[in-house]
Amino acid sequence: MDVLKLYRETGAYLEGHFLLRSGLHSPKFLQSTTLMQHPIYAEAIGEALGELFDDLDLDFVIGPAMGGVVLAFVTAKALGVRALFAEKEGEGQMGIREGLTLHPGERFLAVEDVVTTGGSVQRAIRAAEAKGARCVAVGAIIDRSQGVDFGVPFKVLTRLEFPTYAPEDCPLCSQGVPLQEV
Ligand SMILES: O=P(O)(O)OC[C@H]1O[C@H](OP(=O)(O)OP(=O)(O)O)[C@H](O)[C@@H]1O
Ligand SMILES: O=C(O)c1cc(=O)[nH]c(=O)[nH]1
Ligand SMILES: [Mg+2]
Repeated sequence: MDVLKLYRETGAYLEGHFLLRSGLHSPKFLQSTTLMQHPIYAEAIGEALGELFDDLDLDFVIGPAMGGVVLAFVTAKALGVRALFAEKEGEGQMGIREGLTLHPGERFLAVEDVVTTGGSVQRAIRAAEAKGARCVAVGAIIDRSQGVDFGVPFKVLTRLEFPTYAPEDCPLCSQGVPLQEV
């Protein structure tokens, strides 16, 4: 599956000067919400991601909101397991809302639309592990990180080398290009 083509064709591949979740800056941004609003593409992505993990004995898939909600759903549907999500809960934390059931000892796959530092998916993993479940693998549509280690297998549909800059070293800031918060 040519994932980048899908981002491009749906208008989800953005170029400019962006503030990322981690505080880093980048000239590239993949707006997964724009792509995932198309159920036919979302479902195809869930099936492709699910295939990478169909040898695991999973109880559920979880993703960090918002980007991970639809992705967890379509991947879980492809794998025939439950779909959960973790929500932002104040600075640097995520939690699992009342009503989403999760039992100690359950095995889960954590999914993320785009991994830059891996911080967001890591927070979702911690939220589920705090309730006694165990992360056995991590999956993503796009890995644009410099390399992250989750301590479990990490499989993705596409790896991309996109530049990221600390704000103080950002050439786009030096050129006066307006920073976009997306
Ligand atoms: O690997 P990281 O450095 O954590 O960055 C990637 C995260 O940033 C985006 O989420 P964001 O919270 O910005 O938006 P969302 O609520 O639409 O998911 C994206 O969906 C990833 O979750
Ligand atoms: O690092 C991020 O925040 C990020 C990068 C990206 O390409 N897309 C996205 O949704 N978030
Ligand atoms: Mg997100």
